[in-house]
Amino acid sequence: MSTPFINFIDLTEDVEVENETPAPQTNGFINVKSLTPPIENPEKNENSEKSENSENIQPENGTFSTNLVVSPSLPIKRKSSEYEQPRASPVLPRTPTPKSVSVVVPTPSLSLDQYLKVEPELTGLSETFYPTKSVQQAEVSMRRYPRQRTSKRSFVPLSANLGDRPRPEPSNEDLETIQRASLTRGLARLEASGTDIRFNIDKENLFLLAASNFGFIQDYILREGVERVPEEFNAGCECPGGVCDPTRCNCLMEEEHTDEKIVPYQLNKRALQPDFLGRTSMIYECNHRCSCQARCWFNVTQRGRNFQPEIFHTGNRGFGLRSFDNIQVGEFIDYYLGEVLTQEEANYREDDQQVSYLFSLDFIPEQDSATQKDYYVVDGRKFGNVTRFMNHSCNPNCKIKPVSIDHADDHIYYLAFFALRDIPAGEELTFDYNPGFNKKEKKAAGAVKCLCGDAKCRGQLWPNARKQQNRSPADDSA
Ligand SMILES: C[S@@+](CC[C@H](N)C(=O)[O-])C[C@H]1O[C@@H](n2cnc3c(N)ncnc32)[C@H](O)[C@@H]1O
Repeated sequence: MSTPFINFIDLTEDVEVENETPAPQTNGFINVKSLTPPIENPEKNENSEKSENSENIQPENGTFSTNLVVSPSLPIKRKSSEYEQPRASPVLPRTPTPKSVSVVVPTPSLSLDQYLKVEPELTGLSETFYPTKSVQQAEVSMRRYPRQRTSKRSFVPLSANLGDRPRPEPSNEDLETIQRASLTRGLARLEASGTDIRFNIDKENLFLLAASNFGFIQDYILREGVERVPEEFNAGCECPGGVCDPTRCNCLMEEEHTDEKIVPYQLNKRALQPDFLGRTSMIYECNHRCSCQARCWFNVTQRGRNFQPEIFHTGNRGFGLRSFDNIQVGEFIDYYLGEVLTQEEANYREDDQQVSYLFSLDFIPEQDSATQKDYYVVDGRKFGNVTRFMNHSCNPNCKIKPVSIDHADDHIYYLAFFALRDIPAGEELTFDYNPGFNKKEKKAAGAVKCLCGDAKCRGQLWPNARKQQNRSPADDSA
């Protein structure tokens, strides 16, 4: 409902109005007029005040000059003389008809009065009865939202009364048709995006199962609670001439005890330095804020992979990844992509996953234990790229390395795979899921059995999933 406007007209100018009792208007504008004659001389005017409320007052020529316009709901603006006590008036000649008039302030009608006293309307969305914001904020702070959203629909009872009618179960043929349609759509999207990925689908039904619930992505998907460092905190180098100088580029880290720059890549080879493969350091690449931009030879992973990948079925370890081309030692394979989650959400998802696709982003350069606990996790189960199909081997041919592009962001960086040795076309690409494995460790109860088949196989993939590694002694004694 709109608030009625109240016009307060300026009183300094005389305005001619019709000779009729001013009435409140009902179109939302309320003009209530107090009429006094034009002041010809002070005496005359005084006379007019004395005749206030006189019923005999008639306009002479049908027009009055308005000196005052007031609102019924606002304090009436009167001349100070109007508040004076009536004085004993001398007898005045009645001709000509005096031009004085009384102040006419019409009382608003009952209906208008109600209209003016409008209470704020209460609706079903009123914060008084449904405090949405506070409830939602509380739920988010209690981390309830993600759980509720991911609840299994099939476990939620139907509220509709279906009577005794049995719910039709989809047949295997129906499911296969749905999966096939989904896979066909997914592959068509991939093809349209110009991908070079090949699928060796000899176990078509299994592949349908895996691929129908998976989407290929080009970059991380950040989920609730995950934030990048704001753009303004990131910086680039200012190497002159468009190509970085490895002795001076600001993007490169320095060795701990010397001023020497750590150069991760071989010049013009798009491959890691052989000695860098054995290091645990983060790789810092140039980025779009650097003066060198795309031509820089430090931008290796950002230019993408250099071979044609194939997803195939391994037989005993689900799907795996291999290459149609030979790969050289140090060559970039691809990033491990997926949804980036908070640890809490990752723990929750891990309970739900039999096969793990979770990867912690816990390579924090500064060894501050407080910061180390505060890391994100990448989940490649539903969204990812070809590396999501890479299996574990106790004698792997690839290695994962952290790559930083936004240097100010210690928490969101890329996990990049590089070839540990020359890999001939067709050989499965693998990496060690648990590189920190201590050979003296006993096989953990519940550990996933390793089927890599290597002569030096350790017998297990990882102790028992990612969460186990984060357990405190207190958890174990509980
Ligand atoms: C990141 S996925 C790899 C792709 C997976 N094979 C698929 O079909 O989607 C990791 C899972 O693959 C299986 N896996 C990988 N390497 C394995 C190995 N050496 N032995 C047994 N299972 C393995 C495990 O089930 C593990 O949880």
